[in-house]
Amino acid sequence: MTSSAARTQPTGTPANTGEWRGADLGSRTVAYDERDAILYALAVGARADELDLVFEKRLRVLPTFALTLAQWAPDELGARGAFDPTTALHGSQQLDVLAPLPPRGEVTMTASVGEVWDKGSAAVIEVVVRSDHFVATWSLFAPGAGGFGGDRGPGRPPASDAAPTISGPVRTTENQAALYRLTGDRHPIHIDPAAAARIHQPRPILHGLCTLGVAALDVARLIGAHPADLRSLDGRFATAIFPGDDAELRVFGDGREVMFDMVSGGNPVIANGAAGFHESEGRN
Ligand SMILES: C/C=C/C(=O)SCCNC(=O)CCNC(=O)[C@H](O)C(C)(C)COP(=O)(O)OP(=O)(O)OC[C@H]1O[C@@H](n2cnc3c(N)ncnc32)[C@H](O)[C@@H]1OP(=O)(O)O
Repeated sequence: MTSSAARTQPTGTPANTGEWRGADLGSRTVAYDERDAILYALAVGARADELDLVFEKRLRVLPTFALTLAQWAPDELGARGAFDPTTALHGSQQLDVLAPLPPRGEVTMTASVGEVWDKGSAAVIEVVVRSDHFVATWSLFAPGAGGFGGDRGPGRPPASDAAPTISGPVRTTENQAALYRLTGDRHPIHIDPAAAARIHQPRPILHGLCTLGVAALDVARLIGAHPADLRSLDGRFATAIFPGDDAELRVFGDGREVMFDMVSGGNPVIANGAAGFHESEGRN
């Protein structure tokens, strides 16, 4: 994967986190090929027998791969000093798919800061990335960056107490974060025990986007949709999960628009999940 930037230089460092609202993060063109898309699919749990996810001659690119192409945007905001990248956590993620990603190509994206919510002891900062293929919104939870007198924003939506329509086990692997980081997110909390300790975790944690990618793939498997037919995805990272942990994925609803959550060791890992799929174009 290669990228070229057309950066917008910041016009000065905002005095508080709230003043980052609406900031332009510039644009970037990222080129990728089949190898990048296959590595991503393997890193979120695609099997060797799912040929249209892992074999270049039949490849359909997982739509969540877009999130690796757009990772530069939250990284850029951290590099500009809006939050402390050593303590911030990925709070939630949305993805709206506008067009399928080809097996290889270039995607040009623009990014900006969306809402910035003041949670008192923390700030929640949105980063919105737009392209012809997708719109992706990061929600970053930044401890210590709140208290600037801003709006608190929406509260946490209630968890459903309904019984799932269908559920199934999720098996992460010990090597999953080590593999996933090769798709582009090299944040040390996912590999370095010392960096994990700085965010009060006993060992490196799985990337939120890896967990969400695993969930999207497994929701598709559970409801019989093709994972490459994903058209919308949303989820809140409620508790960290460690590589190798097992979890349960619970799906609520019928058809191609469902709600879901993921639970591990009695803790919510992904809460308030939602996924929508197109009617399947079928396997290649
Ligand atoms: C660079 C890192 C990349 C990664 O991939 S990190 C790995 C993936 N992410 C995680 O593992 C994070 C897991 N989640 C957590 O650890 C916790 O969960 C949080 C630290 C994010 C928050 O927990 P707590 O500090 O106990 O805060 P609270 O009391 O739950 O919430 C305080 C306010 O913040 C809002 N909030 C909490 N989580 C989120 C979120 N995920 N997205 C948006 N807002 C959030 C709530 O609603 C509430 O606000 P209201 O009082 O107004 O209701």
